[in-house]
Amino acid sequence: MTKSAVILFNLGGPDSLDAVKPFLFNLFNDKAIIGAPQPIRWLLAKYISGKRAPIARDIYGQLGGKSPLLEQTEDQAKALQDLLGKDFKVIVAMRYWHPFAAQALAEAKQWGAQRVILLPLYPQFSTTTSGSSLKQWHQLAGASFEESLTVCCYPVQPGLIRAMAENLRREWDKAIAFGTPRLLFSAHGLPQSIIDKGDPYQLQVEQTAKAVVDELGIAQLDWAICYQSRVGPAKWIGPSTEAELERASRDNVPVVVTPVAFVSEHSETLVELDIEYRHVAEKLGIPAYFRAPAVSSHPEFIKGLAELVADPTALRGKACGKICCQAEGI
Ligand SMILES: C=CC1=C(C)c2cc3[nH]c(cc4nc(cc5[nH]c(cc1n2)c(C)c5CCC(=O)O)C(CCC(=O)O)=C4C)c(C)c3C=C
Ligand SMILES: [Fe+2]
Ligand SMILES: [Fe+2]
Repeated sequence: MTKSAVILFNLGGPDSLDAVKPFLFNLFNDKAIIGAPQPIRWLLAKYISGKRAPIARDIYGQLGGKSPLLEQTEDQAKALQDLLGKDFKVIVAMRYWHPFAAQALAEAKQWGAQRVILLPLYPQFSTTTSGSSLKQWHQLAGASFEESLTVCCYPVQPGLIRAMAENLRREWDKAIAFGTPRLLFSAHGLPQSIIDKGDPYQLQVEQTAKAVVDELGIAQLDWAICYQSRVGPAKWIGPSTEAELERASRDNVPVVVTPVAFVSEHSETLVELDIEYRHVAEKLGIPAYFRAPAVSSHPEFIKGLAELVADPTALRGKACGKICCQAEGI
């Protein structure tokens, strides 16, 4: 049997408060995030990471001084490994903090992988996330393996959709006691300029939300998509999650917020959604605020990932109009 390494890509997060600034530097020094040529990008990254570090340290301080993202991703890796069995080895590769892709590559080689399956833990493709991780992997790995297959995106993968719908349904059932709830699909935002260059992320976020709504099958469901986590002064895609909370306040409806582009719990869910936006909702007098958990290691989601590993190209071009499938190196 062919030995296959499954590389799970994610963003990475600081493992201590001292790691916050270098983690942010790595993020802002990525050409996929700031397109300027070197050495301008390096200087910008130094400046922006220095300015952002105190804010980010405060965020990670509220999480006990580190990001839970790696632990969560390792749990997902273990659950997937258990489903796949001994002919597969699931390895985590983070983009901006340890374990980096170089370490994952060394592990895959040491295990004797003949084939690699590249599986970003981002259901929707963006050049800033999956695109950046895949590009770096190809630069590092070259032709190290006999075969390399990429799952570029899976915005409507049935296991993902079922897991999201199930998590949402539980919160919806609680919220209904406060009126007719509005579902808010809150996705990480992106600068408008990146979408204007053809990034399929926003389109795929819309596909995920629509598929979850269909799966829920609630008559006359009130739902909307919004975007959180804006960084910097440039124009980002909208509406913002704050703007949607203001609209819910005006309409006097309870809200159920769900992450739609994050598949694990971390600063953007545990601090931004659970603390900051909850506080905004309370101040605005919204009747009730519920938050559906991320899919994390939900068995349906992990089963969905295993299906993608079994047939990595099954969804190619179906959801993304081939934009991400044709991205460099895929
Ligand atoms: C300024 C540029 C950023 C872009 C573009 C961006 C896109 C993007 N990010 C995620 C997922 C995650 N981002 C996370 C943290 C995070 N993201 C940015 C900036 C951009 N992200 C920063 C500066 C940070 C650090 C935290 C902060 O300072 O607010 C995380 C969480 C990491 C953790 O907590 O461990 C995730 C996950 C997506 C999906 C995305 C575009 C599609
Ligand atoms: Fe794709
Ligand atoms: Fe981000």
